[in-house]
Amino acid sequence: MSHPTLLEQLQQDGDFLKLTLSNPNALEPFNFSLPDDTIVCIWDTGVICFEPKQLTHQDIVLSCGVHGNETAPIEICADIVQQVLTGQITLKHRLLVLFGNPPAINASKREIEENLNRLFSGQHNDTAVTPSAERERAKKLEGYVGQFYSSSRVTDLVPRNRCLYDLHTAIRGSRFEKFAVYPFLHEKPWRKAQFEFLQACDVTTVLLMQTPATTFSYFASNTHGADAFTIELGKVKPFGQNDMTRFTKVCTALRQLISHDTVQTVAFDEHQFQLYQVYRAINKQTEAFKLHFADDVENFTSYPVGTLLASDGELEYRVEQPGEALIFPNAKVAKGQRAMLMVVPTTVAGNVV
Ligand SMILES: O=C(O)CCC(=O)N[C@@H](CCC(=O)O)C(=O)O
Ligand SMILES: [Zn+2]
Repeated sequence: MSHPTLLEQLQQDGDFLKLTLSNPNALEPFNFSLPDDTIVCIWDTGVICFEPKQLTHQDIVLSCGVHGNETAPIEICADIVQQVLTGQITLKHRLLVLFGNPPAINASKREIEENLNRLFSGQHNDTAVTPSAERERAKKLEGYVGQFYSSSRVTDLVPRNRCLYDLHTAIRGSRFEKFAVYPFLHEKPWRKAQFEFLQACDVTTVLLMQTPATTFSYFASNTHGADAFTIELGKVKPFGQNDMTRFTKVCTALRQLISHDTVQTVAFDEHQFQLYQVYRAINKQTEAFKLHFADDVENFTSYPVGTLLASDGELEYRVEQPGEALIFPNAKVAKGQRAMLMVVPTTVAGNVV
């Protein structure tokens, strides 16, 4: 017991978020057991791993706070961790919960030095770039996910199901309040069971990516073969201002996921979903990059062909396709980074198992 007071406090109140935010830069690892013999391992600040006593076949990662001001997912994960620690939820599966960027959560900012969600799949190693707290954290988070997926007990059941749900909220409102980004699968089929789980989470709008990315969800999918998603649950709000009733379905589905053999779902029917693919990514090239629509224009808004959407010095970006819709517009990103995606409706076209 290297941290009796921290340990005692955590055992008493189950408030792992409080422990994380009062030690935002690091936390010495420590372990303890719950009354049902689940082993709880704190690996670092914002990193808590649960190993149930019984044999398991699922390795579940829930992450939040990769962007520090996206508070609803942080509250959802903090509640789940607290309920596990206080015995209100009994786990069926192995679980790793990650609070991505604690200093940014404390600062109520998306990022401190740079966007953590652009630094995965080794992007943090770029030696041409000045080191940052986010680069260090991305490297550690990659390590923790790898350690989690590779450390199931030899006696545990195989094959294992690996998943990672990286929970976010978006800067803007959205025509479809909740939506998911399904990382590029390199031509492998999409998974019906995952669409069914998303629907149980109240998420029926899915953006099917067609290229690799440096996001956390693509890293888990591509490096570890996990069913991984970025899930946008609504619009960014400060702590205390989230209408938690908007998250009832996702909270129920996540609780079922970790504590039951199966989640209550309905059979996949593509017609129940709004599926999109990327038509083009618009990257910010100069500091002159400017959006030509208002801040309250929602994600998935479409304009007539020819409408001026953005300019970047001399360059103009206009709507090229009927039905082209904008998503994640942000003029404040660093130069070279994605400032907006233009998406078009698509189908899974039978490539689903
Ligand atoms: O609302 C916005 O502009 C950004 C919301 C957000 O953080 N989205 C993620 C999506 C990640 C992905 O493409 O999988 C991000 O931009 O990192
Ligand atoms: Zn985010």
